[in-house]
Amino acid sequence: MPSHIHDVQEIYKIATIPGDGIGVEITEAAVRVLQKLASSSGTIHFEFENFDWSSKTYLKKGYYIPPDGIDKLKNFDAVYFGAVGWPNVPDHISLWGLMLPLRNSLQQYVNVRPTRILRGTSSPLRNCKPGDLDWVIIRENSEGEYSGHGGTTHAASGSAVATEVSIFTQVGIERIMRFAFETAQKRPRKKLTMVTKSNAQRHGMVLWDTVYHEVKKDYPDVETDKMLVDAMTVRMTLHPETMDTIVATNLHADILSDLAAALSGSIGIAPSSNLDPTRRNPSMFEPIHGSAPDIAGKGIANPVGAFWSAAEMVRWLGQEDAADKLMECIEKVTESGTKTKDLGGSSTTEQVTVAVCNELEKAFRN
Ligand SMILES: NC(=O)c1ccc[n+]([C@@H]2O[C@H](COP(=O)([O-])OP(=O)(O)OC[C@H]3O[C@@H](n4cnc5c(N)ncnc54)[C@H](O)[C@@H]3O)[C@@H](O)[C@H]2O)c1
Ligand SMILES: O=C(O)[C@H](O)[C@@H](O)C(=O)O
Ligand SMILES: [K+]
Ligand SMILES: [Mn+2]
Repeated sequence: MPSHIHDVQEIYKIATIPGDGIGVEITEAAVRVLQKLASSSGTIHFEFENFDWSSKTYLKKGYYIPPDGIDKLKNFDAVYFGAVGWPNVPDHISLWGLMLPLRNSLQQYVNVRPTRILRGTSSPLRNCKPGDLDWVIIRENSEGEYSGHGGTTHAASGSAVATEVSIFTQVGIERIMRFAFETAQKRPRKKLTMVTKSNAQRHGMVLWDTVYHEVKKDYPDVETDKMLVDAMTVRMTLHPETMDTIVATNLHADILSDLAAALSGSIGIAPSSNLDPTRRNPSMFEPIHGSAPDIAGKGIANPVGAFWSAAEMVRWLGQEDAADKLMECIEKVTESGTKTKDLGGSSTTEQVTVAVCNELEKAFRN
């Protein structure tokens, strides 16, 4: 038996849902990297099962998720997701047909979105050095502006009326707040910035502020501050080094995390973890970007956000060392200049994938 094959192998069952557009390309790349991570480690084994739920299958069958789909996913240790959305299906149909039901039915009420400037890459901000931007955005992932309550009436009259009701609950706010404080506590700077819009939105956002002030008392070692979301965009751009962990509502954090990714180099690098912290349901890992119809099929999508998401999945599964090794390999590759166009390079998705696989082989040798 080769020396790197160990007796004990941890087996993880992973459901993959590539979805649409570049979601398919980066999921395929991520699976290859995870397979290489497993074979190089000798101690980890992934069993993948692919689910072809996509806009293509929706147009054929009339649904994204089959009736027994969610129950099937519950048998997996984790879900790996690509992206959903294609120009021939309205975006609210695809989002509410696939991604949001997954996050909701699997009780993934936290979305963790770290970002930083990887080695060999740079921020579009003139004065932002690597290390100046190293954030984790904690996105509330179950309620708020994504509650799905509302409706449209009077459309036929030519005076349509539509409501989109944001719902904020004390339970929902408290659990995301505690997760954010605990995240901040585990990071070296122990610093949390809480974002709302409680000047204009005087009910739900004020409840956020109230719960934050209460929960804060339990974490005296965490340094805190509080921002209105509009001013937050200014601070992120002009003073990135003053922040560490950030907590915000579903919609605010969706927007701020795209900005954060762009400020750290590209939307193509940023990962996300949709977590059920109770671990009663599998958590789901995906890059923050969408299906990018403008570049789909060209083989130029940046797979780094997908690889980083894979590393976060491996970490969530308890394989810290393997996750660290994968991150180190990703950064060795960006450092070497093997980068896609969005990061100023000229490499393809395939070239970056092969480069990370080669680094993985080296990382576990010895
Ligand atoms: N979680 C998800 O599945 C998710 C997230 C965001 C958007 N969407 C959906 O995706 C579709 C397209 O949305 P959009 O255009 O607003 O956002 P997008 O993230 O797909 O693309 C925005 C821009 O970033 C670029 N980009 C994104 N990922 C990249 C990568 N890995 N490498 C290089 N460039 C990359 C795209 O080419 C595009 O110019 C819509 O249907 C939307 O609803 C889905
Ligand atoms: O809000 C959305 O549209 C989705 O959550 C998506 O943008 C994401 O960031 O995953
Ligand atoms: K995605
Ligand atoms: Mn988004």
